[in-house]
Amino acid sequence: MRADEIRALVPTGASIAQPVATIIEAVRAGGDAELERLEAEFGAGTKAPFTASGGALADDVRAGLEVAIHNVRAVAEAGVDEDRLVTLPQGHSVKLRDVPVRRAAVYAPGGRNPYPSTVVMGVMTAQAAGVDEVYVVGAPHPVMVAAAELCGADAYFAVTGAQAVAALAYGTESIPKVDVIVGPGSLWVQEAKRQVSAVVGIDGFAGPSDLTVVATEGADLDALKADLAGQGEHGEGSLTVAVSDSQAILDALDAQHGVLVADMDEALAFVEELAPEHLQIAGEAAEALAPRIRSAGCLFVGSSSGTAFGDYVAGSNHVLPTEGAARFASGLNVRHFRRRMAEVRVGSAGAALAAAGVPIAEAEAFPAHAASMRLRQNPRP
Ligand SMILES: N[C@H](CO)Cc1c[nH]c[nH+]1
Repeated sequence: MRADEIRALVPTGASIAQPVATIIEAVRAGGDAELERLEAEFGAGTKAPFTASGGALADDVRAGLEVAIHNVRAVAEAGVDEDRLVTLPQGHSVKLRDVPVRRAAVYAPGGRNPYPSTVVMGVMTAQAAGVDEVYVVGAPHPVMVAAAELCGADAYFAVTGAQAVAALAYGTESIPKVDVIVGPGSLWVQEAKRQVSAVVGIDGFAGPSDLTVVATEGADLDALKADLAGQGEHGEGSLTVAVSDSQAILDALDAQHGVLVADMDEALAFVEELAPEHLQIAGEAAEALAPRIRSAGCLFVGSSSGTAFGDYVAGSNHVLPTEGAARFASGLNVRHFRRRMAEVRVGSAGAALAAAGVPIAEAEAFPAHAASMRLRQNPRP
């Protein structure tokens, strides 16, 4: 099966675009009253199964989350860029400042299974980016609420679905408008994020989970089979693919799709086109292949490196580009919460810059632009 044929099997948000638009408009116009009405009608929150009580975490879960919190923060912090000062030949300077947004929200899915791990991935990355206020939204499952507290999130809003995204994008009486919304969630949540992306930053469209395993001679097939079963656990729409130059290996791995290749060049070409969310490469060819991979959400190298470690505690982020978006998009990282802003100081370089800029403005027939530059030929106080 070709990579594009495999991708065509995954559902998109197109079929629910109209009802999602209706929900967004209702919340934008009606605020909390509409949000409450929609939550009562569609909200998944109160239907979630409760496995913890009173927001308490079992000791081992808390200890695990603390490891995750530390590792996710450490990896995220490594992605923060410094300000850069560029001095230019005309004598002026442009500083490239790297600034965090003020408010961000992490959507943590909790309809089918609660995802405290997603709370960690989102909140710690936003905090590492320097965001002032970080909120979590989603079903108020005690484990997720407790995880949000452990991460030091600023608030937990128990709203769900497209209406939650609309509330965060436009603000309501009780929910502040945010600058960035990230995180996975149902198709409704993702379609809503896509529709509000003109007024708020989003991380991308998170579709069903997928894992591709490239296995060559020497790979631990039992471990890889367990990894494929793990991602298959996400249910409907999740995609598992095995790629190998050995039919015996493909048979042993038993993925949803088995792709027999002649050699590792063909394996690489297939993987680059599929651009999997998770890519595991194992066996004797793994280390040589790793530096040649570009288009994977997260790359796991060697039979020990199971995707489930990345889902929870390795420190890499588990909010990753799906549906082939790894061709152009990155996993959740501090850049989703930070922006670059140039800061310009012309000082005494006005004459030199005007000499270059005025002719361009005149060529564009913008005399007022030209005049504004000419005025600075002599430095101003
Ligand atoms: N595999 C999911 C998407 O990368 C993340 C996750 C959360 N819990 C378990 N797994």
